[in-house]
Amino acid sequence: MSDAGAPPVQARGLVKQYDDVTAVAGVDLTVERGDVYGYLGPNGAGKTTVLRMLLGLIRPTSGEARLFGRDPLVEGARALDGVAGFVEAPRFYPYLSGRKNLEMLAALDGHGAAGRIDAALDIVEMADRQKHRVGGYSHGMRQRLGVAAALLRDPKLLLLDEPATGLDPAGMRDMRALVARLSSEGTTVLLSSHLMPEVEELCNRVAIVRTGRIVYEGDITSLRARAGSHWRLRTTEDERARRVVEAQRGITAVAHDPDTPSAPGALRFEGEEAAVGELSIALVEAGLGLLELTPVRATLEDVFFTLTEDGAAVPPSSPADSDAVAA
Ligand SMILES: Nc1ncnc2c1ncn2[C@@H]1O[C@H](COP(=O)(O)OP(=O)(O)OP(=O)(O)O)[C@@H](O)[C@H]1O
Repeated sequence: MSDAGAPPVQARGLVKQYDDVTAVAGVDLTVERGDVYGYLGPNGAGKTTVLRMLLGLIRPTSGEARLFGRDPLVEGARALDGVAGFVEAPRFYPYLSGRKNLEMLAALDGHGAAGRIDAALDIVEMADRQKHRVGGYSHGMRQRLGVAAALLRDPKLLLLDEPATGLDPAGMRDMRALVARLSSEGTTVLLSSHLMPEVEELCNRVAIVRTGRIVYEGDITSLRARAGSHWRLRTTEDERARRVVEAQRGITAVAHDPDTPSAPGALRFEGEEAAVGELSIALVEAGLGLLELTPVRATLEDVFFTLTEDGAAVPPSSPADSDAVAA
C-alpha cells in the first residue's frame, strides 16, 4: 500500500546472490524527497544490481525495497507510478527518429505522456535533433534522450544508472546541468556513479559502496569533515626537526611524508593550528630553517579510495539467504 508520507526510496537488508557472487550484501538505503542521492562505488560494486532490485526488475535474494512505500514486487507497474529512469544504457530503436521513439513510449505509457514530448525534448535540448535517426546519435545524445523518455512519465523520482559515464567532458557537463535543473524543479534523484567529483557536484547525500556493501552513508558535508587533514614540514635539518616535532605537545602521528619524493626528509603529522604555531616557534628557536609548513586537506576522492580500495576496513560479508529466486 502507498503511504503519502513515505520516502521515495527505502531499502532494508537488500541482498542479491548469484551462485557464489554476492553482488549486493545487505544494503539499507533511504532517499528522502528532494534528495539528489549518489550511489557511489567502483565498477562491480553492485550499483546496477541495487537499481534493478529497486525497480522490481529482479527479485532480491532477501530484504525488501519500497518506492513511495510501495513494493514493486507486489504492486508491479503501480509501484512505479511517478518513478522513471534507466538501468545501464537507455535503449531505443536505432532506425527510428528520437521523436518517434518517444511517441512509441508515450503510447505505451498513456497518462498524458504524449503531451509531454515537446517539453521533454526541450529540457534535454534535443528538440533540433528530434527528427534524426537514433542510430546516428552520439552516446551523450542517447543518454539525454533516455532522460527525455523518463520525463514523459512526469516523474517525482528519477533513477539514473551512471548517467554521465562514457560522455565527453561537454556531454558530462550537460548531463550534470540537466540533473541539477530537474532537482531544482522538485524531482528527487537517485543516481549511481563511480566518479566522486560528479557526486560531489550534484548530490546532497551519498552512499559509498564496496563489494555490495555500504561503507559510508550520509551527507556530503559530513563526509568532507571526515576527510581530515595533516601537515607537511620541510626544514634545513631533517633529523633534528623530527626530534623537535616529536617532543611538541599536541602533535601526533609523526611520520615521513611519502607524498614528497623530491624531499625524502619531509615529515607529516597531525595537530591543531595552535600546536602547529607553537611548533614553528620551537623549530626556529632550535636554530632550524623552515622551508615548508603546509596544511594538507584530504580530498573526497582520497576518502573514496580509502573506503573502497582493497584492505579498507569493512565488516565481513554475511552469508546470503539460500532461498534465492533467480531473476
Ligand atoms: N546476472 C548476473 N549473473 C551473475 N553475476 C552478476 C549478474 N549481474 C551482476 N553480477 C555480478 O555482480 C557484481 C555486481 O555487478 P553490478 O553490475 O551490479 O555492479 P556495478 O557496480 O553496477 O558495476 P558496473 O559499474 O561495472 O556496472 C559483479 O561482480 C557482477 O559480475
